[in-house]
Order: sequence, then structure tokens, then C-alpha cells
Amino acid sequence: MEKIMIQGGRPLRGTVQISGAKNSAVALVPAAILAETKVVLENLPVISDVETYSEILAELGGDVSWDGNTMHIDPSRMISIPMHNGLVKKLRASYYLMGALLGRFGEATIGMPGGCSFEPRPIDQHIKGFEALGATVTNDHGSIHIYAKELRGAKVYLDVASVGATINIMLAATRAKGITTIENAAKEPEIIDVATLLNAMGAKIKGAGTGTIRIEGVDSLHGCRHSIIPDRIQAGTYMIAAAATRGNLLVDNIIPKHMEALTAKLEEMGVEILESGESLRVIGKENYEPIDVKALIYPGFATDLQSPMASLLTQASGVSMLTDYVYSNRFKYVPELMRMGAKIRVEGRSAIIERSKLHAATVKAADLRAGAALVIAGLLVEDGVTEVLGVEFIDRGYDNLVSNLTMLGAEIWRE
Ligand SMILES: CC(=O)N[C@H]1[C@@H](OP(=O)(O)OP(=O)(O)OC[C@H]2O[C@@H](n3ccc(=O)[nH]c3=O)[C@H](O)[C@@H]2O)O[C@H](CO)[C@@H](O)[C@@H]1O
Ligand SMILES: C=C(OP(=O)(O)O)C(=O)O
Repeated sequence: MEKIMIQGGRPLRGTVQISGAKNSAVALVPAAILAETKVVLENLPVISDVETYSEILAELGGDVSWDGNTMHIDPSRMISIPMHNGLVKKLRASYYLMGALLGRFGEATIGMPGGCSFEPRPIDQHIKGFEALGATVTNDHGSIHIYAKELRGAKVYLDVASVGATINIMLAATRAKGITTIENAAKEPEIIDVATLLNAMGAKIKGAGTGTIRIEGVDSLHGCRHSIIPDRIQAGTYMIAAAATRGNLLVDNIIPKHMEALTAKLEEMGVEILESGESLRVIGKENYEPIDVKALIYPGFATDLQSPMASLLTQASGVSMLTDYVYSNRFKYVPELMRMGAKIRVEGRSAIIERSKLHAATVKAADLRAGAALVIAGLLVEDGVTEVLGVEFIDRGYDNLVSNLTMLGAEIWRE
């Protein structure tokens, strides 16, 4: 079993280049299914979720090749075959196969998605959207079977502003007859990125990034070239790690606007942040104020940065509170941080965090961002080597984490 080993106590210094966004990539790659000619995606992150998706596309008959961080996808000979198990269980975003295959072929059979399961993650809003477009959705031996002779534009009101449901409905609606409107749509930057790709493929989507998205269906979509936006969650993880280790780090190749909620909270603690063009410099300080953080949908503080933030808050001089309004129980990392000496208690959907001296331990990541939280905690431990298990989760979403941190001065390696 692979593990990440960390001898902490060194401040992160230098420059880190941020790769393309996981949550864009895992939607853009399946979006290519909708095209009838070749799609080229640039700036893809080197993460296992993208690798898995390229294997899924190949299994569906797509011709996929790589050239550095660029993926070439020829979807012209693809077919919609049932995918009950195997690859689709390896990542959460396999649900995008439903919208993409439904849009292109009128049919999809996909096993319930896998990936990180910090609590039940329903897909009822995705299904409600497909049904509104005229599809019949049934449960086929634990897989979702979706069929439509013809998709028709419709008005869909989402009960929750779900990222996945917004994108999935957008994917299918590009090929529906007439106009679809998604109300209470999610506004995350990755949704704009997907709409940008689809529009370059010939779709007619307006309003992505707002609460109302309007999609006028078209008869066919074609290939194009698209470059993926930077990963705001990886960027945020490095910013938090720099603050926690009292480092001085330039986080480069990002969109600073996407980082505003995090930047505001770091500044409130006393971290110095300097913005310049496509980068943010994070300058750590010796003493930090305790703060309250509320994880919300975009443009609020991202739930995906909630766990890494907990590790930083163990360094504030007082009691901080982290409340997650997106997921009520995303706290599987707490017992692991406690094994390292963190003073945290969970009350309802909040973690209450006191200043703590962390020590080395063997800990296990139960999900992707729990892994990031444990690595940051390990970077803080001066005495002894921290062992982080569950590396396969970290590999789902961090591009070259260990080599990047090594380059920034950390003593960290894989075993
Ligand atoms: C691949 C991807 O992009 N993953 C991101 C996406 O996940 P994902 O798209 O799965 O998350 P959603 O935005 O759908 O979930 C938001 C909330 O809505 C609820 N919900 C969602 C769908 C549904 O049909 N019914 C329902 O009740 C969820 O339980 C959750 O409480 O957004 C999350 C919230 O920012 C992030 O943590 C994930 O990193
Ligand atoms: C929860 C996450 O991803 P996914 O939805 O792909 O499991 C995440 O990126 O933190």
C-alpha cells in the first residue's frame, strides 16, 4: 500500500504553477462525447480521475490520445454501451456520462457513481432534469437506465444549486428540441468552463455562471480546441499550506477572482496576500487570529477547502469554527487529525478547532480533501515522520503534489 511520508517543519517557499481544474476536466472530457468530430482539450491536470475518464471514453469506442497535458478525443465512432461497474465506480463525475450519452445517443446505462463518499450524495436533481427533458429513467440492477426517443426543451427548477445536476442537464439539453432553462442553477466557475466548451462545439448556451441558464438545442455538435481553467481547489490548498507553514509562496497560473472567499478568510486570520496578474503571493505570519468559516456554494467558501482549512486553524491562537452548509458531515478527517494531536470537536455540521501542537502519527485519508488536510498537518510536524495512507484518494485530484511540495522545500516522499 502506497503512503506519503512527511518530515515537517519547513516553510513552503518559491513558486507553484497550478494545473487545470479537476472539476472542469471531469466534465469537459465526457462533454466531448457530444461532438461528431475531434475535440482537443488543453491544460488537463495529471490526476487519476482524468486518466480513468480517458479509459472510459476508450471503452465507449472513442479514440483518445495524449500529447503532454493535451488530450485529443475523436468521438466519431463512439457508441452508448451499458457501464454498470468497473471504471465508473472509480470517480464521482462518471455521472456526466448520463447527460452526454443521452444527448448524443438518446440512451445511457450507468452504474451509480463512485469517488469520495463523505456522506450520501444523491443525484435526484440530475434525474429530475432528464425526466423534464422527456427521458424515462429506471433503475436497472443498481444502474441508472435513461432513454429518450426525443429530448424536448423544458424548464427545470433545481431544489438545490447542484454543480453536477446543472452540468448534466446542460449536456443533455444541448441536443434537445427547443429551449431549456435551468433555474437555481449552480454558479461555479467550472460550469462556465463547460458552457464555453459546448458553445465552441456549436451549442447555444447563455447565462452560465448565473442562477438562470438558457440552452437552445441544436441538431449536432462539432469538434473544437479548448483550454481548461486553473484548479481553484488545488490553488487554495497550496495557499493554506503556505500560510500554515509560515512560508512565502507565489501561487501562479490562477484566476485570483476565483480565490476571493479564501483570500478574505486568510487575510482575516492575519495572512498577507498580494495579488498580481494571474498569481497570488501568500506570506505566512507567526501569529494567527481564530476565525469562523462557512462553506457554501460559489462564490462562498468552497466546501472542498473546508478540510485543508481545518489543519491551518489548529495554528490560530484561540477557538475557530468551520461550518459546512453544503455537506452536513464532511468531517471524516477529524479523528485522523486528532490522532496527530489536533483539538477538534464536531457539533452538528460544525467543527470547533482549538490551537494545537501537532505530532507525527500514521493517519489515513478517507477522501481526497481529507488527504490534503493530513498532508498539510504533516508539513507542520517538526518531530518525527507523519505517514499518510489513502494516497489513491489524493491522486484523484492533486497533480504532482509530492514533487511540487518537494520543489517548495518540504521533506516529503512516497513509499
Ligand atoms: C466532480 C465535481 O464537480 N465535484 C464537485 C461537485 O460535486 P457534486 O456535483 O456531486 O455536488 P453538488 O453540487 O451536486 O452537491 C451540492 C449539494 O446538493 C446535494 N444534492 C446534489 C445533487 C442532487 O441531485 N441532489 C442533492 O441533494 C448534495 O447532497 C450536496 O449537499 O460540487 C461539490 C460542491 O461544490 C464539490 O464538493 C465537488 O468537488
Ligand atoms: C468531493 C470532491 O470531488 P468528487 O465530487 O469528484 O468526489 C472534491 O474534489 O473534493
